Amino acid sequence: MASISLEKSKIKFLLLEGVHQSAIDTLTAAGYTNIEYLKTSLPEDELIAKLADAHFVGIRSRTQLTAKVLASAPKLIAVGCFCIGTNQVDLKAAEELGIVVFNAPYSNTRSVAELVIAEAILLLRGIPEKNAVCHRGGWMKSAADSYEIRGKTLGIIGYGSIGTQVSVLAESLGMKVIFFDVVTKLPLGNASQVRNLNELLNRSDIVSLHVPETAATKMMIGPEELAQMKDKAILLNASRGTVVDIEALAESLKSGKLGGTAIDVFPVEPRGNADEFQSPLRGIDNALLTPHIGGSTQEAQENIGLEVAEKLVKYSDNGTTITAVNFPEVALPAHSDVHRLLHVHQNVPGVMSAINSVFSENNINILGQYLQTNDSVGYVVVDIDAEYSDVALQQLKSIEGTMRCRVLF
Ligand SMILES: NC(=O)c1ccc[n+]([C@@H]2O[C@H](COP(=O)([O-])OP(=O)(O)OC[C@H]3O[C@@H](n4cnc5c(N)ncnc54)[C@H](O)[C@@H]3O)[C@@H](O)[C@H]2O)c1
Ligand SMILES: O=C(O)[C@H](O)COP(=O)(O)O
Repeated sequence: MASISLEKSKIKFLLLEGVHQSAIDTLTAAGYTNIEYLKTSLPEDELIAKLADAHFVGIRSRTQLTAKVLASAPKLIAVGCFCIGTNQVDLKAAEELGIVVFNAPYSNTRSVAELVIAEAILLLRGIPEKNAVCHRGGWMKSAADSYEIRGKTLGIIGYGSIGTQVSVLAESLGMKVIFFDVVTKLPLGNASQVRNLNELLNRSDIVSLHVPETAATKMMIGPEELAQMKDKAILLNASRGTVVDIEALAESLKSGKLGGTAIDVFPVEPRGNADEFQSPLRGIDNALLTPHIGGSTQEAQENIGLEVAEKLVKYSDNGTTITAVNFPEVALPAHSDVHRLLHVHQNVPGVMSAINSVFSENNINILGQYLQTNDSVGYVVVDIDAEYSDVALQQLKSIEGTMRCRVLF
């Protein structure tokens, strides 16, 4: 019988944006040695060239996997986002091409929460400005506009994994916490949910954004929302750069309406550390600017490397798609002594019956079958005896509606 399960050494992983060494260690420990590792993201043309023979790609928030890029990657079966956000991937296009996308939804949340709390303390004391003045040889010893964090109201927009951790840490420091979320959420501690964004903006001394990038969050904080904030309030954004109108924010700081800001994410970010960072916030002393490092701690990056690499290994080794963000989720047992066929198809009438006909017409006994679908994609996994997998694979591949089909043994 022909050998049709791809050898591990031939399965290529392209890892971009300097993902942690733990990812490489996890892949190599699982037998995957064909790894190309780059420290930066790539412009579209170079990315397309590198993806030509890649089966897996690992990225962080910078690499743009557009529909065009994904369509130019004929062998790609899965994307690992070594971060939380998946807005940099065209998830629908990936789904329609049968490409599974994974991320690390929790590993860096504590790191972001700690940074946000630190920024709130520094800004309430005017530290970024005082620090800048000292560096220029000045001396700004004064208690004017300097406050403790205790007793102040923190308004959290987006009460998810990060927002809730910020909430707990803030309360432990004596802050009052209110939050706004499109979903009704169980408040932790003494936090309370407000009915609308304006109420949160009107009542908060510090506003912190923790929403994903979506159509609804784009420019969520613009001139009108900034005007709704208390005079001298502070705005923190460690979510996505598209959420805040950065020009309007610069104006609010220059006019003295806002007391300060800490921004970690920007509408346009440099591709790598060698590129120039440009922003209307440059040169404004009470704007604490960080280069998208909310989740960039050793702890977070090591855990993310392990978590996402494990998900890619599981998908490659046995087909499991649990926690995929764009794909039907199937948890699969080990498949020793059998050949496992993985079939990704358009979820349209007739495909499943065509698949089952392959087995009945060839008199192939099904030893295990697992199926999960969503609106547009069906993912069926079939375990059979080794001797039949060659013929079954060829016939499954020719069924109309087939997107991807492979065998594991
Ligand atoms: N700066 C960094 O390095 C860094 C690190 C990690 C995550 N992030 C960003 O932070 C975001 C939040 O992360 P998370 O893990 O807390 O996500 P999450 O999905 O757990 O929480 C997001 C919350 O926002 C709410 N939400 C969605 N749309 C909303 C809207 N229009 N108005 C109000 N609330 C809305 C959701 O209901 C949810 O409760 C990520 O999507 C990512 O973009 C940035
Ligand atoms: O989505 C995330 O987890 C953060 O934005 C971190 O992205 P990064 O891995 O590019 O630092």
